[in-house]
Amino acid sequence: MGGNMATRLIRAGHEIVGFDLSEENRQKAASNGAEIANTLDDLIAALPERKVVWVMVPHGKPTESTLQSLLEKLAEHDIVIDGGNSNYQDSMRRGEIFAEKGMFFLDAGTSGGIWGLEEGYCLMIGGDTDAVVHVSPIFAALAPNPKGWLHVGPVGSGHFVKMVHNGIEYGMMQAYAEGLELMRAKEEFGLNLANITELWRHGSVVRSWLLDLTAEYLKNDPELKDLSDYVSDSGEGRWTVIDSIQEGVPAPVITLSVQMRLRSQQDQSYAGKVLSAMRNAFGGHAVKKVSDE
Ligand SMILES: O=C(O)[C@H](O)[C@@H](O)[C@H](O)[C@H](O)COP(=O)(O)O
Repeated sequence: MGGNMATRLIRAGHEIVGFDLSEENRQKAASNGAEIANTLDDLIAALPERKVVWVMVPHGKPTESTLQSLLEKLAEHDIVIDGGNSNYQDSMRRGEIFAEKGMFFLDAGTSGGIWGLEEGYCLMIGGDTDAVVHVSPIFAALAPNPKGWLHVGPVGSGHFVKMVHNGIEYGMMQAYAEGLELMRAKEEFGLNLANITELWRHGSVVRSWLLDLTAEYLKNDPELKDLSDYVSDSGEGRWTVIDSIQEGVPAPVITLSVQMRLRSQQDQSYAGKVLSAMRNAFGGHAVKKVSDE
C-alpha cells in the first residue's frame, strides 16, 4: 500500500525517497519514479530540512520499532506520519514521546486499500494543526478530492476514527453476507445473486462501495467455489468492541460481526462439540460425528 501511495504522490509532482525492507518493493518503487534508499539512515540523509517521513508498515511491532528508530534519528520540528492501522492508544502515547523531543507525530487513518492508487485514499488525520497544515499538500495529493481528507482532532483521533470506520466496515460486510446467504437458501426462487447485487447498485438504499465490489466478484465467480469461509482480521474490529465496552456505548452489530469473524477462524469449534455433548447427555439426542462428515 505504501508503494501505491508513493506512486500517487509522484504522479502529483511530489519528490519521494522510499525505503522498504523488501528488495522487490524497492525496485518497484524505483520503477515508479521514487528515489530509493537502502537503509533508514540513507533515507533520512536524503530528505531536505524539516524532514517528513510517512510510515506505512504493519501495526504493532514493525510500526513500533520503525518509530523508535525515527525518534533517534530525526531532529526537532521533523514530522512523522503513521498511515497504518495502529491502535489509537499507541498513537496517543507516541504523540507524547515525539512531542517531548520537539517533533511532530501525526496519525493518519487511511482507507482505500488496493484501489487507492487510482481512486484516491480517504484520510482521517490526528495531530498538531501547524504540522497538519505543513504537510497538507501530501494529504491533498493522496485524497480523491478536497473533501477526501480531514484533520479530525488531536493526536490519536485519526486512528480512533479509522478504528470506528473499520468497525462499521465489519458490520456492513456481515449484513451483506447474511442477506446473500438467505437469498441463496431460497432455492425455489432460483435467485441470481450476481444480478441482484448489480441491481442494488442502482438507486437502492443499500448501495455502497462494498456492494460494488461484491457485485463485481459475484459476476466473475457467483458460487465462490474456491474460497474458504475463513475470514481473517487485523485487530481494528476487536479494538472497536473493546472500546465500546470501555465507553459503555452499545455496539451490538459490530460486536456480533467481530464474533462471526472469530467463529470463521475456527475449524471444528470446541463450544459446538460441548453443546452437542450436553444435548446428547440430557436428551439422548443423536450426535453427528466428525467421521460422518
Ligand atoms: O479502509 C480500508 O481500506 C480497510 O479497512 C483497510 O484498512 C484494510 O483492508 C482493513 O484494515 C482490513 O481489516 P481487517 O483485516 O480487520 O478485516
